[in-house]
Amino acid sequence: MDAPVLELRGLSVGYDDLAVVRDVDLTVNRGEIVALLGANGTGKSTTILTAAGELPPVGGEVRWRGTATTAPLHVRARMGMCFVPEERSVLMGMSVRDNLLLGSGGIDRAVELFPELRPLLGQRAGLLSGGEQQMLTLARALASNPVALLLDELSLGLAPLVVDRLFAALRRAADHDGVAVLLVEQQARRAMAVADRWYLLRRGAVAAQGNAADGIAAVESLYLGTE
Ligand SMILES: Nc1ncnc2c1ncn2[C@@H]1O[C@H](COP(=O)(O)OP(=O)(O)OP(=O)(O)O)[C@@H](O)[C@H]1O
Repeated sequence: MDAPVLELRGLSVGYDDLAVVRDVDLTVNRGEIVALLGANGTGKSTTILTAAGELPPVGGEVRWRGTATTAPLHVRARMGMCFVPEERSVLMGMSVRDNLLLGSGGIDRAVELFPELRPLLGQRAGLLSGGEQQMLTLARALASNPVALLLDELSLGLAPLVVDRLFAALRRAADHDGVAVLLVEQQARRAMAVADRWYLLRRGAVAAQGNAADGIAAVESLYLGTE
């Protein structure tokens, strides 16, 4: 069997001397959507930022297609790892068209993935709704044909229908193009509806993991600490 596209092995990360992520093991395979769940402040963003090359681990390693890597974010991007951070990443002063041209995939593929963007191509990105901005972000990311897509809270503040639309595009990318997706999400129910497997972080460590068939109840009791 092929090595996982992305693997975190015994990963620990800290700010100053404080370890906030401890000994995390996680894999994402080709064509798989993996959700990283957990309440506020449990270390989800710290974990995905380290996976993306934005933060250095204090212990353990990040492995990319079978080999340990310490490459910075922009080098990982060239290797096919596409990271979408929690803060909006469209350039607000530029048109939708120019935002798409900044990606390596061009406009046609992006509009094929999200036809909703076609009438908005001339519009300034800053004038789009939050959902349209995230659509633009995801269209630009997917059009670049990533090997892996790492997404930090893509759904934050968006209406349920928009989240469904974005997640359906992720599912399609995983199923049709074999993209490996790591999805950091606070909304466990929605994330689990699209993911193949999930990990739940609590106080920086993996408290539980499972697959789509496990059902939301198991995760909810873990969130609440009633397991
Ligand atoms: N730059 C930083 N410097 C110091 N501490 C930080 C920094 N960023 C995050 N932390 C701390 O690390 C811990 C984990 O934060 P992180 O943002 O990774 O959690 P999270 O699960 O993504 O939370 P949220 O869902 O609220 O975004 C928190 O206690 C947070 O206060």
